[in-house]
This record gives sequence, structure tokens and C-alpha cells, in this order.
Amino acid sequence: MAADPHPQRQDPAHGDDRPALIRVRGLVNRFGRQTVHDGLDLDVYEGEIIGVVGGSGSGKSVLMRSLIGLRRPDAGQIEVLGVDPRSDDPADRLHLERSTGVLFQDGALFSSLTVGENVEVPLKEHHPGLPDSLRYELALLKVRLAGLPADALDKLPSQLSGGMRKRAALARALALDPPLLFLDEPTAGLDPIGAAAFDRLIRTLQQALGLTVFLITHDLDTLYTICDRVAVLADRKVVAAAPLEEIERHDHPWIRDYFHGPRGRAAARVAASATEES
Ligand SMILES: Nc1ncnc2c1ncn2[C@@H]1O[C@H](COP(=O)(O)OP(=O)(O)OP(=O)(O)O)[C@@H](O)[C@H]1O
Repeated sequence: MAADPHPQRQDPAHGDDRPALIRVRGLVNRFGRQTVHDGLDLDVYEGEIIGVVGGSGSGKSVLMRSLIGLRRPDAGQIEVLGVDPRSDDPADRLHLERSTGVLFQDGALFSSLTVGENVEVPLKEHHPGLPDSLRYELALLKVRLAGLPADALDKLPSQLSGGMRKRAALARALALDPPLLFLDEPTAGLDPIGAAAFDRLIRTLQQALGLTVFLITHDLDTLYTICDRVAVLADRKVVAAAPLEEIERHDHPWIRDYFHGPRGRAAARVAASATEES
């Protein structure tokens, strides 16, 4: 087969011509004798929210760790914003650190620092010359952007509810105005109302700031309400990456069970009635 002349810009399966901010080809990840990914391909396009789903242990977090450079894959190519996330070139590393925000599942805030100080950490690291007052103002802006009251700035993470901690971690992820955001199960552990509010926040921020979002989730409501496309991990690969309507028609057994089981049907009904009302 002839080489793809515009590998950055094409998804052969869907003929999509948007730029791919993330491009993965032939990814292999192994732990000892266990192969987690075996020839995994994925494109993530500029300006989309892609929901990444798959059974427990299917390798969603390992994929995210590979994309953000925390894990060196056993084989394959990864490009994030045109750069290999494991590049040793300091300019590449700086580019990625400044252009990506990450929200880990547990928030991963520094427990001894206030919320404001947590948000200031990346600002101090990447813009050491910023005056204290401006850095404080920027931290306040991000905290408000993430939907927290101004007084959250001086609180320790332990003084916040689980939902507020997620918002604080989101504020920190947005500190450097990155165009690309990685979210690992952002609504896990939130009650349904808190989860729906967090979903709306992500959608609003994505639209207002023009973000591209890679979002790992088990939450069917999140998939139905905010994801533009869904990538399904199964059989050590991405077995489908497409808008939800297409995924729902896919005949892979895991996809059938997931989307056509009772919870999938309920989420689809809620999403359909919300669309009718709007
Ligand atoms: N550091 C590691 N050492 C050994 N095995 C690992 C390591 N990290 C992940 N694994 C294994 O890789 C597989 C995929 O793990 P991963 O955390 O990516 O799954 P996941 O799809 O995110 O699952 P979940 O939905 O339960 O969070 C699992 O079998 C896990 O045990």
C-alpha cells in the first residue's frame, strides 16, 4: 500500500481531514508476559472531545500514560502535537509540558499546598519571571473558570469536597492555557448531579477555549452528553473510533453488551429526551 501522503491529517476509516493532534500507530505495550496493547492505532482531531472506553484492564490508563510520556511503549509511534512524548529534546519536552493539561483520576493535588498554590505550581515553573500579584490573579482566574468560588483559593485540598477537588485539579490542568487536555475518569466518585455538572463544565470550557480533550470514562452519561467521538479499547486495540451513533451499531460483542445493556439503554434514552427538549 502506498504511504499516506498526509499522515497528520487523515483518518483512513472516516476520511476526516481535520488535523490530528494525537496520532498513534502500531502501539505495543507489554508488562512481562502480558500484552496490553498490540498494534493500537488512534487519531484524535483538533477541537474534539474523544471519549475512551473499554473494560477494566483494557489499557485505557496505560494508553494515556504513553501519550503523556510517562511510559515508553515497547513498539509503535506516537505523536502528540507533532512531538514524540518520550523525546529527549528539551525543546520538545517544554512544548508538550506547556501545551497539555492532565487531570489524573485522584486529582493528584499537592496536599500541603492550598488550591491557589497548586494552580501556581506550573505558572512558577514555566513563567518564573511573573510578578507574584499577576500569578495570583491568574490562579484566581483559573479557579473561577473551573467553577469554584474565589475563597477556595486559600483552602487545602483536604478541606474541599470530592467534586471541588476535581475542579481544583482542573484549574491546575488549565494553568498554562494548554490546547490539549487529558482527563482520566473525571466524573468517577461524583454523585450523578455533580457528575452532570462536571460534564457541562468540560463541554463549556472545551467550546469557550477551543480545547481538544482526551477523556477516559466509564460514565455512559458523559459519552452521550459531551463526547464528539468514542474510541473503544478491546482485544488490545482500538476496535472502533467514531461518533456514538456509529459505535452503537457496531457488532463487537463488548460494544453490544456495553451500549445495549440496561445502563447503556437508559443513558441513550436520557440523551434522546434531552435533545428533544432542547
Ligand atoms: N505498572 C504496571 N505494571 C504491571 N502491570 C501493569 C502496570 N500498569 C498497568 N498494568 C496492567 O495493564 C493492564 C491495563 O491497565 P490499565 O490501568 O491501563 O487499565 P484500564 O483500562 O485503565 O482499567 P480501569 O478501567 O480498571 O481503570 C492491567 O492488566 C494492569 O494490571
